[in-house]
Order: sequence, then C-alpha cells, then structure tokens
Amino acid sequence: MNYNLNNTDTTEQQHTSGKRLLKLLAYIKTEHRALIVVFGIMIISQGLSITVPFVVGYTIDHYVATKDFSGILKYAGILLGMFTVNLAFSYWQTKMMGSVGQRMLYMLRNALFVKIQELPIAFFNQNKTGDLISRINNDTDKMNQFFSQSLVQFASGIMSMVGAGIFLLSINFKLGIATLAPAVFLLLFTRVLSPLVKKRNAASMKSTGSMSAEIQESLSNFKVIIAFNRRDYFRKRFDEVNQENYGTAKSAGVLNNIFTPVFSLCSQIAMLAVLAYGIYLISTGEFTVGLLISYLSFSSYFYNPIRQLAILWTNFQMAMAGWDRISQILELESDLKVLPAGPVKENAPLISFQHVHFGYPGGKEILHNVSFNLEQGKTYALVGPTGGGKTTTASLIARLYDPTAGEVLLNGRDIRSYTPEERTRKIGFILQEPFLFSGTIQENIVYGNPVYADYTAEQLDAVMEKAGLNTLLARFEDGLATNIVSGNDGISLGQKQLIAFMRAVLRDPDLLVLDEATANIDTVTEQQLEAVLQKLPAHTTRVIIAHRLNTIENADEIFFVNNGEIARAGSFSHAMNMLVQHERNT
Ligand SMILES: Nc1ncnc2c1ncn2[C@@H]1O[C@H](COP(=O)(O)OP(=O)(O)OP(=O)(O)O)[C@@H](O)[C@H]1O
Repeated sequence: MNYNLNNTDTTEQQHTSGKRLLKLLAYIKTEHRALIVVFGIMIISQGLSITVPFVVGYTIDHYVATKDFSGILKYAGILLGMFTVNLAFSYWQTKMMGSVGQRMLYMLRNALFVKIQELPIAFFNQNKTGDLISRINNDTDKMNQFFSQSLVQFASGIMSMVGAGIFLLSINFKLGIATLAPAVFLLLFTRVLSPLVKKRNAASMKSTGSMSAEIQESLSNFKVIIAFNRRDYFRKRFDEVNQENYGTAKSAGVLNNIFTPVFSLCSQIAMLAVLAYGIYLISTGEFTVGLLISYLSFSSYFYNPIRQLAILWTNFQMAMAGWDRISQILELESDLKVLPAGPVKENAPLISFQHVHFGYPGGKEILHNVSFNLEQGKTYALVGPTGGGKTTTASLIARLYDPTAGEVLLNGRDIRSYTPEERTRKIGFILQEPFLFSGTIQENIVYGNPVYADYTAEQLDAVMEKAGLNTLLARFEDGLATNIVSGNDGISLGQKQLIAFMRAVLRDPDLLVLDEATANIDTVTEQQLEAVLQKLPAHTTRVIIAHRLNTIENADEIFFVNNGEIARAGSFSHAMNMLVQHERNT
C-alpha cells in the first residue's frame, strides 16, 4: 500500500475537499453547545450594532437639528450603553472561541497521534519524521487559529453584511443597488482566485513540511555530519529547501495579500457613490442629512467586514489546506488488519512459515518461498551474510509486515488473526536499535506491561532478582531509578540493548526474538545475558540473530539465511562452514 503522503497531487486534494469538509463538521459538532451560545451572543450583538446608525441618524434629525442638548445627551448615553454591552459580548465570545480552538487543537493532535500509532512500519519508512511533526504541530495550529480567531469574525462579518445590505436596499433601493454593485465584483473576484490561493497555501505548507524534515534529519545525524565534515552538503540541502519554502511562501503571500487592497478599493468606490448620489437626493429633498449619515454608516457596516473577510478568507483557505494535510493521515488505513480467526491446526509448532514470499513496498522480492517451523521451548539462531534477510524474517515473525504470499502461523493460527495486544503478549522483539523514552529504567522496562505497571521499585527489584535480571541491572549506577534521556548520549547502545532485553524478558513472552541484541555488549555482560536466557521458562522459544557466532553456540537449531532463502544449517560447525564458504565465494 502507498503510504507516501507527499505522493498525492493537489488537484486530487481539491476534489476530495467536499468530503473532507463533512468530516471536519463531525469534529465541529462536538463543540455544538459552545458554538450555539457564541452564535446566540453574536446575533444579539449584531442586532445592537445594526441599530446604532438609526439611533445616530434619529439623534441628528431630531435633536442636533433642533439643538436639543438634553436629547443629544440622552441618546449619547444610550449609545454608550450599547457599546459597553457589545464590548462585554465581544470579550465573552473571544474567550469561548479561544477555548473551542484549543479543544479542537487538542482533539486533532490526539486523533493524528493515535492514527499514527496504528499505522504500520511501511508508513514510517515512506514518510519523513519532520514532515509528520509539521503536520501535527503547524497544520493543526492553522485550524486552531481559524477557529479561535477567525470563525467568529467571519460569521459576525457575514451577519453584519446581510443586515446592512437589507437596510441599504430598504431605505432607498436605487442607492442601495449602487452601493452594493462593487460587492458583486468582489464576489466574482474571490471565487475565481480562491482555488489558486488554496493551491499556493498547500504548496507552502508542503515545503514547510519538507524543511522541517530536513532540519530533523540533520539534527538527528549531527555526529555523522561533523565526523565526515559534511556540513557543506547539509547546508546546501537546507538552503535548497529553505529557498523552495521562501518561494512558495512568497507566492502564497502575494495572493493572500492581493485581496485587501482590492476590497478596500471597492469599498471606497461604494462610499463615493453613496456620497455623490446621497447629496443629490438631499438637494432634491428626498433625503435628510441624518439619513445620509445613517446610510454611510450602513455602507461601512457592509464594506468593513468585507475588508476583514479578505483576511479571514485567506485564513480559512490556510486552515482548509492544513485540514487536507491532516485528513491525508486520518484517512489512512493500516493494511495490517486483524482478520477473523480461521481454522487452528492441531499440534502445530509455535511459529510456522509456509511458503512465505515477501518484498518491501515498492521494492523487489526479498524472501523467496520460505518455509520453516519454530517449536516451543527451543533456541534458534539465524545466521547469514549482511542483507541476507535475517531482520526481515524476524519482522515477519513479529508481524511488522505481512507476507506478499504464503502464511505465517502462530500456534497453528494465521498470525493476522491475532490482535496487536495478543500478538505482543506472545512475542517479544528486541531490535538492533531499541527504542527507549525519557524516564527511569523502571518506567522503560514496565512500558506496555500491565502486570508490573503498579509495582514499587522494591517489588520490581524482587521480580528482577527472580528472573536473574539483577546482574544486568547492576550495570546501572542507580538501578531501576537510573534516568534515561531519549536521544541522549548518556547511555551506550549496549546499555540500551540491556534495558530492552530486561523489558522483553519481564513480559514473559512465548517467543523472544533478539536481533543482534548482543552486538554492542562486552563479553562479561554477554555471559550474564546468556545466563538469563538459560533461566527463561522452559516454554519460551528464543530466536537469536547474531553475527558473533559464539552467542549462538547453544542453539538447538541454526538457520542459514542468504539471498532471501532459508536453509537448515545443522550443527554449529556446519553453520560456520557455510558462512566461511559464502565469504570465500563473494
Ligand atoms: N525497510 C526496508 N525497505 C526496503 N528494503 C529493505 C528494508 N529493510 C531491509 N531492506 C532490504 O532487504 C534486504 C534484507 O535486509 P535484512 O535487514 O533483512 O538483512 P539482514 O540479513 O538482517 O542484514 P544485517 O545482517 O545487515 O542486519 C536487504 O537487501 C535490504 O536492503
């Protein structure tokens, strides 16, 4: 399956926007209570605002014209009251929508994170971490900005325009038409330009994602960059993506900013029309000065939001481009689905590969028609030249991938019919480069293990002692309380492998796969590790992938993995001979 998020072209994204908008509505629905309150306040507040020009016009015609100062003061007081109420409403709205935006941000980031956790390894192979981070951080924030800042202004702007438009037409129809005519041009202008604005904003976000990926790559490889003096190379690569980002952001910015001046010009033309035609109407006695001032206010009630809408429309387009990028992830489905449990083979081995073929997505076939069995309680070793397919085989045992043909059975049942929880309870996998997160060793080794999750350090110490893991734990100064900083150099690769080993053994799996797990461990520690392996319960099956052949001396059976084919290598010395022979031939 194609999991590459940057492979879909933008035209396809535009077609799917309607469907995606509906999905966004499902998120918005969860905020319906807050939104109803906010829109209720908005209607009252806009109702108050729209009556202001009437009050002003009335005051001018009735009290200013007659120099009735007490009347003027009375209406000034009423206006002040209306402004104060509107100020309070506007504060309330902003506060509520700020919370709505933050909750949306929280929900979207959570949904993205959960989805990313469900996706298979192929997804991570095909996408750059930096780009994913950019989607989770930046694109979701574009949505937050729209919801917390723009949505209320957007809706109240439209309300104000509709209200003002109705008044403008009903006070004087002809003058109303003249005032509103430039808005029709604006509508057409926006419609024509919007797809381009969205496309350019999407391109700008995409290049921000690429830039973030580049930064992430060079930061996580800084040692290699310094050691090989490749600073110039990375500087050049960064300059290229930065340049691209500059270009796309600039062209999006030009379009984003074109709306404001055009909208301003139209509103000024409309004002000019009102003034000229209004003065003419006053001269013919059809209009009063107060009415003209009210009319001018209504025109600004119509055109001011339009000017604002230009900016808000851009924010909306940015939010939608962000939503498209977020949706791309949310719409992905893992192709490692859990299948309904089929028939179970009687007296089946723990693991059985039956005519398995496998190739990585988009690549050539790596494993060719592989069949073998792993019996309960035995120790197996996979040996063979680099790139022969040992890790790939182990990955299929742990169902990190599915075979392209053939079957992998676990306890006689298709491995695809186990839920991830069932599978990980049965199979422990120690990777070449184990993942540890920031926290203590205790937190790292009880990670994902419900049995020991609530154990105190003393209780866990006792368990470790029983499993023979205390000798390994003694390698760390503060024992279980030793602090690990993820991605930090304070801990060696060998130590990381030890922690991953303790974590896997504590889960008491039926099958323990060690992929080069002792490659970075000194011989004394290796012997201690071997002792732990010997102490594992009799039912535990072990699969050891190792280059150092002394680590597999005690294996019950050795498999020679070469060129995607697996052969029984018989005794330890026979396996050694096969390896030596292979090296001679290459
Ligand atoms: N994620 C991947 N995507 C595409 N090809 C891959 C991937 N991982 C491994 N390969 C390819 O699959 C083949 C087998 O690799 P694998 O890692 O299984 O070999 P190995 O025997 O474990 O090697 P080593 O002893 O070096 O760890 C290699 O040609 C490798 O390039």
